Amino acid sequence: MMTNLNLSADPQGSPVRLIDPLLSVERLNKRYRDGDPLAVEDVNFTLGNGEILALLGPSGCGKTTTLRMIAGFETPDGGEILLHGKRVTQLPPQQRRIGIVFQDYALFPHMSLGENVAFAMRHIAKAKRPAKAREWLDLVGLADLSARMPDELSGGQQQRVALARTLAAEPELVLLDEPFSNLDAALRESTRKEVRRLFKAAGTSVILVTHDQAEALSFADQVGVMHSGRLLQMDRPECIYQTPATSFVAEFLGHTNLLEGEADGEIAQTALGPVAINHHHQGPVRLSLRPEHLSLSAAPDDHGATIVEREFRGHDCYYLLEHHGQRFCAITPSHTLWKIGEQVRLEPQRTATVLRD
Ligand SMILES: Nc1ncnc2c1ncn2[C@@H]1O[C@H](COP(=O)(O)OP(=O)(O)OP(=O)(O)O)[C@@H](O)[C@H]1O
Repeated sequence: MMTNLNLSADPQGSPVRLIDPLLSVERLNKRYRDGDPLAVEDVNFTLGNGEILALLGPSGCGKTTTLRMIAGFETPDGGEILLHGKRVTQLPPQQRRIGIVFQDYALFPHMSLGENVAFAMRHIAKAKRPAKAREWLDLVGLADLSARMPDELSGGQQQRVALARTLAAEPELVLLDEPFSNLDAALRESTRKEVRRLFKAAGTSVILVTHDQAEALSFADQVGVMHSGRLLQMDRPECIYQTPATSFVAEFLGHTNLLEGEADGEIAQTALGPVAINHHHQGPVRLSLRPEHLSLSAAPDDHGATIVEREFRGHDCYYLLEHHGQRFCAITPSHTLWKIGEQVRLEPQRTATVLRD
């Protein structure tokens, strides 16, 4: 079989990906009402078999609308959705073989866990469903509770049943809309790990919608950052974090220093002195430099940066510094600690990323 060459969605032009896409989203547009701004504008991306994508962005940026169009609950005003290269844009949800897990789990309250899961298995003979349901519940570690009712479970357990029910339908693609947000912090992390393991074991493709950057970076193979209806950048977690395309992406993914500079080739002059940059460039540039890429050392004289705030965080320490009237943040290992008011030398240890805007 021939493998298609698919360009990823990164408008910056990220590398060519050799993946036969399960899902292609092409120039998707949605406006809910005349006069409203576009809720989703010109969104393009592809998703490979078994790949996990996180759509990340602030409230109202169009994540859920994108997901609902892929599921078939909303009709796009423009663009196409393709599954295995076949257009499904106008197909009703039940004809798309897509599973969906919402924030509120939506288990049937009058059915036991086993019945909830068996309900999803319309593709299997009725007599075989209870045993198969037990297998799916076993996979999420809840087979022993198969006879229980949903209201006899914790939030995390209900979430796992909802996932077992979704997996039981054997969808090719699962859409998760903030599925962990009702769980407390500790349970959220463990459930997330477990769920990722389950999807990877089943080879299921997944799109997760979240506004939590740590969740997106740890759960997904690809992260797409959305803002005002547009997909600004999509790339592997480590790439999107290390080389954000815009200042919005840089700031949404964590603390960063935005620096103005004057580039001459691979070096830019900035308020921190000369800084190596990741693109050959001439003229004015805006740069992103992560706080963990700055080092602090003893200043030989009084010309260093001044520490104005310090937040001890156990394994590391977050500092806010002032240098020539500008503020910078730095995160350094906590084996060496600096005091508020101390003068230090502030030096970039890694190349800064040139931003598009
Ligand atoms: N049914 C609707 N009718 C009218 N406008 C809507 C509707 N649903 C969403 N919108 C608008 O579309 C835009 C995108 O909303 P959407 O729910 O997709 O964002 P989101 O990124 O998922 O936000 P959140 O994280 O808060 O769920 C918002 O401006 C929202 O107000």
